[in-house]
Amino acid sequence: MSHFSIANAQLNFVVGDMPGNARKIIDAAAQAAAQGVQLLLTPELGICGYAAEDLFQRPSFLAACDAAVAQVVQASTQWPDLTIVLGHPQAAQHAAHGRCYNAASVVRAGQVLDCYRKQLLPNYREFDETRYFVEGSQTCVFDVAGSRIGLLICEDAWASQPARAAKAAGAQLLAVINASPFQMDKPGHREALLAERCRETGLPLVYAHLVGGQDELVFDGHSFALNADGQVAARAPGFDEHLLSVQVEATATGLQLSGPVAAPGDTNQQLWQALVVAVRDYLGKTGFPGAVLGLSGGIDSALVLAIAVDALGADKVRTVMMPSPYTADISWIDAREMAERLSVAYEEISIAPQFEAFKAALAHDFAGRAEDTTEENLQARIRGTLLMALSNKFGSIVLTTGNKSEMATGYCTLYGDMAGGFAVLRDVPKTRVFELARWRNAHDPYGTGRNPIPERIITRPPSAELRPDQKDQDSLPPYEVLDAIIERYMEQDADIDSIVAAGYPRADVERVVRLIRINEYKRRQAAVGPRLSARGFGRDWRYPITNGFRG
Ligand SMILES: Nc1ncnc2c1ncn2[C@@H]1O[C@H](COP(=O)(O)OP(=O)(O)OC[C@H]2O[C@@H]([n+]3cccc(C(=O)O)c3)[C@H](O)[C@@H]2O)[C@@H](O)[C@H]1O
Ligand SMILES: Nc1ncnc2c1ncn2[C@@H]1O[C@H](COP(=O)(O)OP(=O)(O)OP(=O)(O)O)[C@@H](O)[C@H]1O
Ligand SMILES: NC(=O)CC[C@H](N)C(=O)O
Repeated sequence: MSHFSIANAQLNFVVGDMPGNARKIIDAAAQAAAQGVQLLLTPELGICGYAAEDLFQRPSFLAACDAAVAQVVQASTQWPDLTIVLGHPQAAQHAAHGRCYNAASVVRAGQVLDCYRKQLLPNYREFDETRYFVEGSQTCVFDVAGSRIGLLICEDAWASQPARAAKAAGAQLLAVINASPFQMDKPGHREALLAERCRETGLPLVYAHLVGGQDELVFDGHSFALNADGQVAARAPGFDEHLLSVQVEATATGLQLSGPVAAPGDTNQQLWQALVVAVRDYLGKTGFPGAVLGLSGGIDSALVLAIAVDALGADKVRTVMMPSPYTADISWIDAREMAERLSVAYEEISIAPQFEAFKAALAHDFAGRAEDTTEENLQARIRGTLLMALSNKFGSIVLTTGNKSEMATGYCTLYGDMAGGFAVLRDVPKTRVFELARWRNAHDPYGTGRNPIPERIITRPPSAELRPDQKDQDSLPPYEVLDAIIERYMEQDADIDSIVAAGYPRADVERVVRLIRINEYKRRQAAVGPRLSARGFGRDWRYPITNGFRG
């Protein structure tokens, strides 16, 4: 016997667009009501979007959030049988430093029936919640169609106590609203962790999640429902808006959930989708009409181009090949071939005249000095200047192509190849760049065609082509070694001795750790880009530039 049904609204909000976000929730409510649903769950802080940062400290921002909540409460009079849970900030009178509550209101038929305040505030890694919020202390259990629903907000469900308290207060089902940023393999980890809550409490659980890109954060969706034994009862697809319908039946042993179960996709598919959503939402939400990038015939710009086309469509992406005297013929051939395969605009602008002009201007000062990285960087800066000019004239954003291995070691030129607005591969190590290129050639997740990347771009040795016969591996350890050291030092906080003990040459480890330390200043000046790993060089990496620590 079907008892009642829940709609889990996986929505993509715009931070700070309270009227638009309220409208999205109202539209989802209309759709849920039309399907005869009794309970609609929407994501954490949906009214303002997640990671509103210091906006939370502005009284006028909180007032605008209150007005948007009132908009939803008013609209709810249309569907008197539908209970809506919506997340929003709520002013906390007398709280120090302008902090507020991270709250969720339970709304039905024009009334706010209850208001829950998040009890556990994450303040690690990318989270800053104690900067903005005051902890709540009360359990919230409300009634839907005669069943008792215990409400929790995201981090609350990562520990045992709040769920246990909800059960003790009579909850028969846990409803968790969330904003849990994506990182590699997190969707599976999240389900496993929430399944523990089910087994601990003996209760089924519905997990309503956010989707979309917000600056460096990506939210993957993958909302789900679990039965009391922790088994998946329903799952939404990832990386897109979706209304997941969950049926609730009363049985002798408690409430039993069921619904459609979407496959979550493998690691590379999830990473690809996360990169695509990050690019699409950064441009879409900040209002850029398209993107421009330097196409070198190398693997990094090739991968960024394939991501950009999947995210924006070929007609929104423009490529420029800017050969110098050191550019190999195969670089031209492969760049042209790739642009043709993807049907994107492609042009060639030689940088030889500008390079000669800069060298002539500096000839007097540089007399008697050998050519070195100065001249290499000049080429990168000429390209950066040309791309930024195209951006200024046509409004497209410049996508930078540097990967995580380069961001770690400073193997990139300030105001050169670092010039641009969104650093797509900023958290993708070079070894993963190769893996994703091969994965994308074999798969076509957005219907833009298989094999976008010519094979030779993947197989030739990477080179910055800034001097004759240059290869990346002349100045860096092999990428497998480099990336493993970066991951251990940077993502896992391992020290030099333990990385050496794990089998890496001491000289390489010391060199890479030193490069990571001395290049902090470059990362502070780099464009923002999506976080995909356990730790990216962004909100979750706050190292001093002036730093005497050598450990
Ligand atoms: N602590 C600090 N705080 C603030 N600024 C600091 C600084 N230390 C140096 N600087 C400044 O930074 C300058 C050095 O930085 P920068 O001008 O970027 O140049 P730099 O790091 O010396 O050279 C760029 C390196 O990246 C390689 N590269 C470039 C382009 C593309 C690729 C690729 O394969 O993708 C590789 C290139 O081969 C070279 O090894 C110094 O001259 C100084 O002005
Ligand atoms: N000849 C070129 N024409 C257009 N853009 C270029 C050219 N050379 C370099 N760039 C731009 O500068 C970025 C850094 O290029 P570089 O060749 O120095 O190193 P890379 O990290 O190996 O990148 P890639 O694998 O894309 O070549 C490129 O990804 C590209 O956007
Ligand atoms: N918004 C939150 O409370 C998120 C914290 C949680 N641990 C997560 O990453 O899912």
